[in-house]
Amino acid sequence: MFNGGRRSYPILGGRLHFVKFETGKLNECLDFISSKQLHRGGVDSPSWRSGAQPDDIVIKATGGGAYKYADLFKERLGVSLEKEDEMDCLVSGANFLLKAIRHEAFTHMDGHKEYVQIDQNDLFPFLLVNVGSGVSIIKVDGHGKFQRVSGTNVGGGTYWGLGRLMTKCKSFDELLELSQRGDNSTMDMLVGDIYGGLDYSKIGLSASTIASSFGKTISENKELSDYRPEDISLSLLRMISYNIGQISYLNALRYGLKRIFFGGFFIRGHAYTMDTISFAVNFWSKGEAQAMFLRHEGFLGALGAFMSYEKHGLDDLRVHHLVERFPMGAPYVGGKIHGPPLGDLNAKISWMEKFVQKGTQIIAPVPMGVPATTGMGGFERPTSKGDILRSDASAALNVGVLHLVPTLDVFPLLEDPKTYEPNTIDLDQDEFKYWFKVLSDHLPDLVDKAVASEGGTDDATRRGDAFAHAFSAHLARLMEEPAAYGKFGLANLLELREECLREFQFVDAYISIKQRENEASLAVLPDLLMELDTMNEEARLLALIEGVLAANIFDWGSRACVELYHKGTIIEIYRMSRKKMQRPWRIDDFDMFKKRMLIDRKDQPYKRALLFVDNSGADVVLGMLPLARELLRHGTEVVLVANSLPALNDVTANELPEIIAEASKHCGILRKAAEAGGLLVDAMAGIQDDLKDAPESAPLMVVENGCGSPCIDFRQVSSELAAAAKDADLLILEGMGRALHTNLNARFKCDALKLAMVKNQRLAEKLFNGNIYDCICKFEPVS
Ligand SMILES: Nc1ncnc2c1ncn2[C@@H]1O[C@H](COP(=O)(O)OP(=O)(O)O)[C@@H](O)[C@H]1O
Ligand SMILES: CC(C)(COP(=O)(O)O)[C@@H](O)C(=O)NCCC(=O)O
Ligand SMILES: [Mn+2]
Repeated sequence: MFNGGRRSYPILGGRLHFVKFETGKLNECLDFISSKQLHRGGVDSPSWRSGAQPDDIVIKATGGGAYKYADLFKERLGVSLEKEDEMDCLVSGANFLLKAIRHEAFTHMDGHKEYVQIDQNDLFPFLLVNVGSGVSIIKVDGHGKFQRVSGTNVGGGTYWGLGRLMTKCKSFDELLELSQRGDNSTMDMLVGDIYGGLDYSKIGLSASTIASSFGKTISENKELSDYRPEDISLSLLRMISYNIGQISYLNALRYGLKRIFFGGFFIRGHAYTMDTISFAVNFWSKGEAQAMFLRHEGFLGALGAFMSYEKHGLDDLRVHHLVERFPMGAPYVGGKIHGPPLGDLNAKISWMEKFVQKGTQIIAPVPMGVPATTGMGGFERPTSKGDILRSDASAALNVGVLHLVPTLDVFPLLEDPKTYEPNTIDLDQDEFKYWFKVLSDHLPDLVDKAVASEGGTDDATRRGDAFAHAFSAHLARLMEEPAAYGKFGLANLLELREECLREFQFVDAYISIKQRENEASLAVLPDLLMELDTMNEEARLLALIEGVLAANIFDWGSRACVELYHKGTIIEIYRMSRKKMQRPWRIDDFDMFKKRMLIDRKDQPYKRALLFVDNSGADVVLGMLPLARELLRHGTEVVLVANSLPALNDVTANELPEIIAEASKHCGILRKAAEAGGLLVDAMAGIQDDLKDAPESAPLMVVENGCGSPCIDFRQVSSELAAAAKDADLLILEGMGRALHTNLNARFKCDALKLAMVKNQRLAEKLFNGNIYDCICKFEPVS
């Protein structure tokens, strides 16, 4: 996946797609598998192309269907189903999810979803409650260690069965939807009904507590048809959910367990169902136990069956190896096709066009859930309810495609990876609204650039429009439910935009802008270096830091900055930006940094510095390269860390060697260092070496970071970067994305310098009580 960098890794990972079909639509499922040749590794696999397919395809499966439909699979696809024990699969699927996915588990109370960070070392034991037709209650003690401790025959089947008989509903969703408009006090006997409207406070029961489900119907001389189906459905739902909640809690109590995870098709991501179960667990445990739900809850068994293959080594998979993406289209949910087949770009674009023509809003790639809340403060009637419960086919399937990337690692210099949170600001509803507008406003310009970068052809225009609709659909989806894709910060949002561009095959939207700015900056670099060399060490260090901050103004992601670019040439803007530099900066730790560099470490310079570079052009050429040169002068090894994949106008790791080679033509220090770092092998061939007798230089190296985003999440970086970090004792993070939006509060095991110009008024106010174009020079030495 990250082979856009200088070096390419053998890609041993893969992707997990999550697709769901109802049993009743099994034929569609078989068609789907067959059309994509999924049982043979997909239509793109070498064996399919060469026609050399094995006869005996074996696929792991679990559940009753693995027995019931084995013959059908053999007949239709030539596939033998290898049956795995259902309970084993359920547990190993849950263990895998809880171990390997960061934002898998969440609580759901009063319509509010909150992701729970699970400590890997403190996962077991827990209670797993699978609510299907009936209910299984399993105590899980470890991998492969579990026991079915209890269960109840009053489960999802009971709700659906009784509900169908009593309300004449034709579908489960209809029944559930009815419950949201119901009032259970017309059916249920409440404590208040018994005590003349009063609480039974002595034993802690409020007047609205259900004393007896359906109990009120005894004393009234009414027929079933006299009751509203809405009320019947709600009373039933509560009766069954509370019962499940209570039995689960009692079992948790029995084994001293605090965490209860609920799964099974009864829940299916419905907000209302989750609220009801959570309320019950909370009520019966008096807040001691917590009901939790899993984002991939419908796939526990399938994942468990997949895990039972021995050859893939998935046991060693960790959170940092998995990246979740939300591509447009793809989902075949509930037997209905929601979007084009996986990975088929043309079908995807046509699908988008169809929606645009119809004037219909595209349903975001991930079908929507219900933003409803029950508002349950007691066993009262819900106060706030979602007015729509989407059809079965678009039930909340809040999952994307899981990319398994074994080459990713946790950045070893993070002070505490467990408490590290990359995003500086929380994207709450208000904040999201702001960024929604910023990103929406920026979209037309981005599409223009993207289309132009692909030659402005009709095909590119078509892809550009599809990209715009896809990204808008994502934004709309997140606006409706900010937690839809897991815990989502600004960094994720900015990365989603880049991913979306890649999905529509825009390789590098800013390519020509980057090239133009690189050339213009390289042309003035010799003069800048000469000017710097006339200064004393102290003045030079200040000029270098000023230079980095000033050049960070070249940011094509900032609306304010882009407007500036119409007002002058690159060099004019750079000069203007430098001239405006006025200390003290909004955060100004320069003196501390200077002391560390020139006094404390005079005789013992930093051994290795990692410079996380940001934008192309002046930013890297006139800002970061001269700073790197200064460190090299002090004898420090310098590693320039750049993106693996393009994002806005950020420089990428595979663009850097050429830029360095060009800069080296005018600078002996850079040239020697780049040679020592193995960067100039090809680029400098044929150039006469006038530096043969110069002393050995510390090396200048380039490393890709494993990302394709304007921000960086240090929990998932390339293993190459993780290896380079082992000997580093100085980190320099540059730019708004890497040093402000993310990592402003990150703590590292070595000295860290964070440099950025704040190019957004709201962010300046929010973070620093400051103004747009303020500069940040934050130095955090380790003592
Ligand atoms: N669209 C649906 N149609 C039928 N039942 C549904 C639907 N959505 C959710 N359910 C609930 O899911 C239950 C079945 O869950 P499932 O996990 O498939 O159980 P099992 O494998 O034990 O039959 C049903 O009894 C019902 O409560
Ligand atoms: C995407 C960015 C973080 C890139 O900034 P950089 O890291 O290059 O300094 C930044 O351009 C940004 O936050 N832009 C959106 C805000 C705006 O238009 O004001
Ligand atoms: Mn940038």
